[in-house]
Amino acid sequence: MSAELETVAHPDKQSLAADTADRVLDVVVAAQEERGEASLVLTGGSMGTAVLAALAASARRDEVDWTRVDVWWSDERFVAGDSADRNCVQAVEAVGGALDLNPDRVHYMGSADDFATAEDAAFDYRRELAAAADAEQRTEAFPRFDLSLLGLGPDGHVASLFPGLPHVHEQDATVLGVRDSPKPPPERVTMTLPMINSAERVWFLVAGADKAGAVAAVRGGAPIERTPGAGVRGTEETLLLVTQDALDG
Ligand SMILES: O=C(O)[C@H](O)[C@@H](O)[C@H](O)[C@H](O)COP(=O)(O)O
Repeated sequence: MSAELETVAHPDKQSLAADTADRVLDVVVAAQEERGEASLVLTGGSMGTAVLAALAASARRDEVDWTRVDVWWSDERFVAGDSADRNCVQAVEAVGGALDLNPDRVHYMGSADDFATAEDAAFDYRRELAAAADAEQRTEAFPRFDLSLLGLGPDGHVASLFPGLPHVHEQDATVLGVRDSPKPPPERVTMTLPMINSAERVWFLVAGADKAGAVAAVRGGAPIERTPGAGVRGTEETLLLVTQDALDG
């Protein structure tokens, strides 16, 4: 099952971040009402971070039992664990301790402190995802994800799946190491499209006129080797949450 792409435009970054934070809260509250748990996949980038900051500042944040939320990442830069380049370090800073997350349920991708190569860190995350899927008695190596937030690069990259690199075609492994990212740092760890697309909802967060080409390519269904973001679909919902200038150019 895969959901058609729907576009929602906002006048500016602030309203995009605030509206997305509200939507995230709606999803998490509904998931917890249904089964007591929720699971989010986070992304890096300025919009992903802005949404986390808006969540942390939201007057509604206590509607959620954050101790019962699993947090994963769709990609990570393979650098030192405390590097400000890490998506998770930026996320922790944006949240600033405002959400009472259970450390056992925050699933960081491995860093260069823990693993010799990005491939080793990818292998470890694959194992962690598979163990979570197993514990949930899922039939595949995909745990349940209520929502995955994703950025979109001006080149059409999504997570660390870059145009012209082979990772976008991976069908078997859920997570891969990347050694030659065109955007620094070169070494990264990334979920693959089958893993990303197993989420019930996938929301792109895209702001700025420099993203208009990538947004048009995603909306127009460009080939994934040129625009990896065009291969992304949630099973129930795929939203392109954008600023108006990212639509207009
Ligand atoms: O790992 C990275 O290099 C970034 O995290 C990158 O993938 C980012 O998510 C997108 O480029 C969107 O970024 P913005 O939201 O800042 O435009």
